[in-house]
Amino acid sequence: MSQEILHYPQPFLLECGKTLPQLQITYHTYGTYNPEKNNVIWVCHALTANADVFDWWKGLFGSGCLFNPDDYFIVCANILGSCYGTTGPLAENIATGAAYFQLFPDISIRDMVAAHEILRQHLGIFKIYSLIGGSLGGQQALEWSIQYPDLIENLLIVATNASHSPWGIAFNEAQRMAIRADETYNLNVPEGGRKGLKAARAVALLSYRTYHTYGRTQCETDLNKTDNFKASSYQNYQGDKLVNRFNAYSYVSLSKTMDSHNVGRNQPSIEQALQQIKAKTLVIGISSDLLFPPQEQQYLTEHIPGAVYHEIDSFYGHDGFLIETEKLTQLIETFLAVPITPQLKLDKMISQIVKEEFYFRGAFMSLFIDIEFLLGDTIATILTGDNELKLNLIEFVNPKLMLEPKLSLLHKILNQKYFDLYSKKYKDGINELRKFTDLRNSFAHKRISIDNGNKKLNFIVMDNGKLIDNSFTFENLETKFTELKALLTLVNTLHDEIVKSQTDKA
Ligand SMILES: CC(=O)SCCNC(=O)CCNC(=O)[C@H](O)C(C)(C)COP(=O)(O)OP(=O)(O)OC[C@H]1O[C@@H](n2cnc3c(N)ncnc32)[C@H](O)[C@@H]1OP(=O)(O)O
Ligand SMILES: N[C@@H](CCO)C(=O)O
Repeated sequence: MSQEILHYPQPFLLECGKTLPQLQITYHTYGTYNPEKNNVIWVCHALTANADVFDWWKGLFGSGCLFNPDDYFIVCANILGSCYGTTGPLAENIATGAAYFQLFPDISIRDMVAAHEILRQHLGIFKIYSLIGGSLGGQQALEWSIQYPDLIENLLIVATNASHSPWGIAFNEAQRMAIRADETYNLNVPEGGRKGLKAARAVALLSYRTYHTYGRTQCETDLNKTDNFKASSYQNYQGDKLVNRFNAYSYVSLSKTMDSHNVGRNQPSIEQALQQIKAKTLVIGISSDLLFPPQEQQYLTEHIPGAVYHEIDSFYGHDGFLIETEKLTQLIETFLAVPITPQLKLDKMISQIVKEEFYFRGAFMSLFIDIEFLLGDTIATILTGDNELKLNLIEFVNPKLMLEPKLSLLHKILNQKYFDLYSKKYKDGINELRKFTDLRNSFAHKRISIDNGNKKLNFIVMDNGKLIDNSFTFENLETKFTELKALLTLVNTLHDEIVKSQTDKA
């Protein structure tokens, strides 16, 4: 690991029109480039973290973890406006010779991305294999992927959104009100606003955790207690903990960048901004997130071409994105193992790519998305022989992406009965499928090998004991179609069973 500081001695123009006369960026790197220089993982951190991702995202980052320094060159930069070594409100304002404090100009997520860009160029990085960020980190990752669509191969975003919600802004404003109510904030000294910051963190905690998290960790056993509750002590403790490592001026500045985050700013629309993303995208929501609720990530998934959505069933609320590292590892590892190019996802109905390996696990919704991957590739393989047509159905799950032509192609491939079953489910069913999220993680996965003599395909297929429990060997095209149809029937049967069990439960 190495911590470095990049001094950028030139004026840095901010989105607000003001300029910082120079910039300092503190960053950490771990590991080294591989010879092809295609192993870069770039981490965008959230509100109060720092560049030492191995410290705050343990379990996902570190030796022996998915993102480890033996395999990857990992970069994480402290964000603009923060207080861990990158230019922020406590930096010297050359005009006054003192720190900026409240005079620090308004910054934005786009300014943070511009600072990341300066560092990227300094490091000579031409391709980011995976760009990852949660919360405010995800907001940066999204903006970066929109502005530089060819730079990023995989975009991994967790508990984030396309534009900050009124609810989120209101939470932030309540926190800033607490800070401004502390008169010492106006003293413009490094310790200014500490009491306000403490209260702000306590408010923020309410949006990072849930009723149930407090219920489990702060529950009282003494029936006769009337004061000095654990929950009160917890709020105070957490407030102090932040005050001891952060400052009120950075906090206000960064919380405002979250408020103004909107990928649609100066774009035709939010949707069109998201459609510019070319990276293969994994969007992860946290089921109990009150601050960035899963519907915000579902919205992202609907508008980022080919994006795949998974929801982590977590008890921890928004901060689950920092805590659920085992589940994140599983989802990300699985996702990265599926070699789909952005080109394919975006607009290629006829794919030139035949993939070798697919992994399936996770939510019921993902089952269907993943089955699409399976079928897409299976069909592509089937048609690789005499017929040069290669069809991939990955985009099939996204009705916006040329569904009709795909349906018509599929129609030619499958007989009427299966076509009807299939098309109905995907024409009408995407949102419906999303209701079954509570079935996530109820499926194990299983490896399946398909060998048609010319090509061997290995799959790991969802397996709840019903779906698929044997290996196929395809002798010829006809057998393949038979098996494919059988698979569709199984998928449909499973779907119906789950719908029924949901209806029974309701
Ligand atoms: C320089 C640096 O410090 S690096 C920056 C570190 N932080 C970040 O990067 C931001 C991202 N990380 C986080 O936000 C957090 O660390 C999280 C979300 C991952 C975990 O949050 P935590 O606060 O560790 O967990 P949790 O909410 O369970 O609180 C546990 C803490 O509260 C204390 N606590 C729990 N109940 C009470 C109570 N009733 N009264 C007082 N203290 C309590 C625990 O003793 C524990 O203290 P510790 O942090 O000193 O070990
Ligand atoms: N706990 C995180 C939450 C912000 O999303 C932080 O302090 O950075």
